[in-house]
Amino acid sequence: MKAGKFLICGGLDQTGKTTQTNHLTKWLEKQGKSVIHTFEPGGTPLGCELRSLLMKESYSPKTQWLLYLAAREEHLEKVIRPAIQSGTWVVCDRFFETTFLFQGLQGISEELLWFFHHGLKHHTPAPALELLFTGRVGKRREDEKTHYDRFSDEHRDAMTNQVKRYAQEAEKAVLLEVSGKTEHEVFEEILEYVTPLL
Ligand SMILES: Nc1ncnc2c1ncn2[C@@H]1O[C@H](COP(=O)(O)OP(=O)(O)O)[C@@H](O)[C@H]1O
Ligand SMILES: Cc1cn([C@H]2C[C@H](O)[C@@H](COP(=O)(O)OP(=O)(O)O)O2)c(=O)[nH]c1=O
Repeated sequence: MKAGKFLICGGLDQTGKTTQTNHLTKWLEKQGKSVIHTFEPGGTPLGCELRSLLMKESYSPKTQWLLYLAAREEHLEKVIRPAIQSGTWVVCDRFFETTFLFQGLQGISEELLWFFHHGLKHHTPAPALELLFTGRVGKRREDEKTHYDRFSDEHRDAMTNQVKRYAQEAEKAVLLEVSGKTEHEVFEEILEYVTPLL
């Protein structure tokens, strides 16, 4: 049986990742693919529990990192790897690039981040494509004010630099600047990368 493909959409908050992963999933289904749309942290019962803990409590950067890793391990083991092996395509909203961005900016050394990432790699299917969304779509969300300074302009600049650094290191990564583009325009751009993978 032909293996499925692993497609990741990551990058900054509020760039339309959820919107576009929904479009991409439907489009792949129309092309006759078996496909699952999943997300991190989450995608499994444990992942969802960890997500709700992480969203409501404030843990140290290292604790957060380890919880994201635990969620990922479970996700890989229970969902991603079996799906790919059985010929299903996986569209995943956020993956390791988000750890590199967020936990990297919270002071976890890149050496450590890559080391553990490679440690999980023995059962991580190689991504066929990692789309890294930069810029911003839509208006600021009401709840932005309640998140530390993750939505400040300086923070977004730091994140953008970090995404670019990641793009240089990740083999299948592509930067996708979304500012000023409609949903449709962004999706058309995504299809330019995905269509050759069919
Ligand atoms: N290209 C776009 N232009 C304007 N608004 C958009 C665009 N793409 C998505 N949106 C809207 O912006 C908001 C954030 O999109 P979302 O997909 O949730 O982003 P993310 O998952 O990256 O945080 C949503 O209200 C969505 O409808
Ligand atoms: C997967 C992952 C997520 N996160 C954070 C990034 C986001 O703030 C949060 C997920 O929130 P989510 O609601 O999925 O993102 P968005 O705001 O784009 O809709 O988890 C990490 O810090 N490290 C990780 O490894």
